[in-house]
This record gives sequence, structure tokens and C-alpha cells, in this order.
Amino acid sequence: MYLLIPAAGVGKRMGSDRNKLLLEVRSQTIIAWTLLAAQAAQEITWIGIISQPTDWPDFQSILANLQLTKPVELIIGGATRQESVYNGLQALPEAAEQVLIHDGARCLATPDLLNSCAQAIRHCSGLIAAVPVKDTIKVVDEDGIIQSTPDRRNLWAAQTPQGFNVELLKKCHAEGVSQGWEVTDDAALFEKCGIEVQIVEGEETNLKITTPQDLAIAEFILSSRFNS
Ligand SMILES: Nc1ccn([C@@H]2O[C@H](COP(=O)(O)OP(=O)(O)OP(=O)(O)O)[C@@H](O)[C@H]2O)c(=O)n1
Ligand SMILES: C[C@](O)(CO)[C@H](O)COP(=O)(O)O
Repeated sequence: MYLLIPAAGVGKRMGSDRNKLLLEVRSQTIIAWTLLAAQAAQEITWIGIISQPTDWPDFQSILANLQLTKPVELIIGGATRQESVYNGLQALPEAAEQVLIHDGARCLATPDLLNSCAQAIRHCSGLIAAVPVKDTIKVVDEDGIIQSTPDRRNLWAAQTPQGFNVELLKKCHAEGVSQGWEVTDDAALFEKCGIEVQIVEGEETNLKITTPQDLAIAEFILSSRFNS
């Protein structure tokens, strides 16, 4: 299975002065943890890291240290995640019929989750890992006034990996460009094009490292995994 890793962000919400994926948790960079999970997932056979060329010297040195046994390519990232994935899709080898897209910032996803998404995408057009929402969610207007309370039984928090048929995803991205759609994940493009996306049960620990608090939580989760 082909895996694209969007890794071209800047980490504004982290407040870091460089790509947050180069920050360390338990003596490894965030991107290194993500790559180690991809390496351990036997279903993954090719990895494309979508990233800004200014980060390539750092990424190349991380790759040299990790000595992955799978082919890895660096692909030039865009100004948004959506643009980065678009670039990644153009850079996929021609043989790629399905693809998994997994945020570099979700460094706690397990190899099992990557494997199960890779297996499942062979039997549907689109899927995402997601977990049922635990909180009561409020829809709030600009004045801070609650407008509604959606039924929690229908709410799932989207994660990655997200898996797609490559030809369909390329078409949806092209439609997104021509219609000026701005979305935060690839499933949203499928939804806007009216194509079904399946949920695969994700992992509570598969958080996206977004703020400094997430670094502390990741440290805790990795410590409990590797100390036991
Ligand atoms: N132009 C971009 C922006 C984001 N990403 C990637 O998309 C994933 C999810 O994005 P997010 O967590 O929002 O990362 P940042 O954009 O770096 O963070 P922020 O929004 O706080 O600036 C990350 O792995 C990030 O590197 C990307 O490939 N290209
Ligand atoms: C794709 C994603 O990780 C699903 O939760 C997320 O949408 C990435 O973008 P975000 O803007 O950081 O939420």
C-alpha cells in the first residue's frame, strides 16, 4: 500500500519557530515516530513524505538515522494541507490504485491501525479512521450563543489514516480546486462530491500533535507503551 504523509506544515498552534514535526518526544522527532509506525506496518510498501524543501536537510538526516527498509520519496508540500495532498497525489507512482494518507503529526497511530486501514481500502472507495465523540458538542454563533446540540450518537472525530481510491481522490481534489473548496481533510472532498466514505474505528491515543499540551500527552503515551 502506498502511504502519503503530509508533513509540510509550520505548526502555528504549537508556537514553535520551525516545523513542529522536528520537535522531539522521548528522544525521537515526531516525524520519526510516524515513520517508525509506517515501517512496522507490513501492509505499507511505499512512503511519500510531503514536506517543504527547507526542511529536507533535517528530514534526510532523520531518514539516514532510521534506515527504513521501504522506498521513501520527498515530495514538495503546498501552502495548505489540501495543496500538500494534491501535490502528493501527482507524485504517486503510476501503479498506485489505492492510497493511505496519514498526517505526520499523528505520530501515535499504531502499525495495527495502518494495517487495518490498508486492508479495508481494498474493499471500498474511501475510508477514514475516527472515534466516537465523548463530549456533548454545542454549535455556537459568533456571539457565543448556543444554537443547537447535535445528537452525539451521530458524531465521530476524524483522524488519519484516511484511505482512498487514487483515481477518485485525484478527481475530487481537481473538483476542489475548480470550485475553490477549502477543507481540512480529504474525506470532506469525497463528501462534497457525493461519494461514500466508510468509518474505521480509530484509536483514542491517535491524537494529532497540535499544541504544547499534546507533546506532554504524547510523551506519557509513548512512555507507557515502551516501558511496559
Ligand atoms: N501546508 C501544509 C499544512 C499542514 N500539513 C500537514 O498536515 C498535517 C495536519 O496539519 P496541522 O496539524 O494543522 O499542522 P500544521 O499546519 O503544521 O499546524 P498549524 O495548523 O497549527 O499551523 C500535519 O502533519 C502537517 O505537517 C501539510 O502537509 N502542508
Ligand atoms: C486530517 C485531520 O487530521 C483529521 O482530524 C485534520 O483535519 C487535519 O487538519 P487540522 O486543521 O489540523 O484539523
